[in-house]
Amino acid sequence: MSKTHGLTLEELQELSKRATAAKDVSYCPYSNFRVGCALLCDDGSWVIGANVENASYPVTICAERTALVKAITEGKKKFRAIGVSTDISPPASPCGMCRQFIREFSDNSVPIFMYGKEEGECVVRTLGELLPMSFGPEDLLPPGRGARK
Ligand SMILES: O=c1ccn([C@H]2C[C@H](O)[C@@H](CO)O2)c(=O)[nH]1
Ligand SMILES: [Zn+2]
Repeated sequence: MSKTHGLTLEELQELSKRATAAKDVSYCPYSNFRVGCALLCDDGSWVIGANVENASYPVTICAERTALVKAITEGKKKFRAIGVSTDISPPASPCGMCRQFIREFSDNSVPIFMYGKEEGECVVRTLGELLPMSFGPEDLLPPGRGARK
């Protein structure tokens, strides 16, 4: 797959714009580490999320899982691309818990675009590259069950 992973130039720009803008709705008074996430759903629609922290620190929800939970509960369970934006360079990548959470709803080929502090800075990896030899729904469920079928 080419560098664009099947996204049009317009979709690529939109992914970056939405993931970056999503940082504005981050609730992160404890870490001041803003994370924004944008999902390009397979129906062409978009869902965003941001990290939401808690005084009991481990209760915090990452941006990626916020976005995915919003999408799933809006009936969107398949994704063409995931964008994650942070204010550091090189860009941060999704934590282990988020990688596994994404795995439930994506196969290994889904591209994860990571945006950093510098203008135009972008690192892209597939989920399979970030989470090799992973355990997924098809390992437990008979065909026809689960989100991706
Ligand atoms: O994949 C990740 C990793 C961390 N964070 C958030 C959680 C916390 O609010 C802050 C610092 O870890 O970044 C995310 O949103 N996504
Ligand atoms: Zn995470």
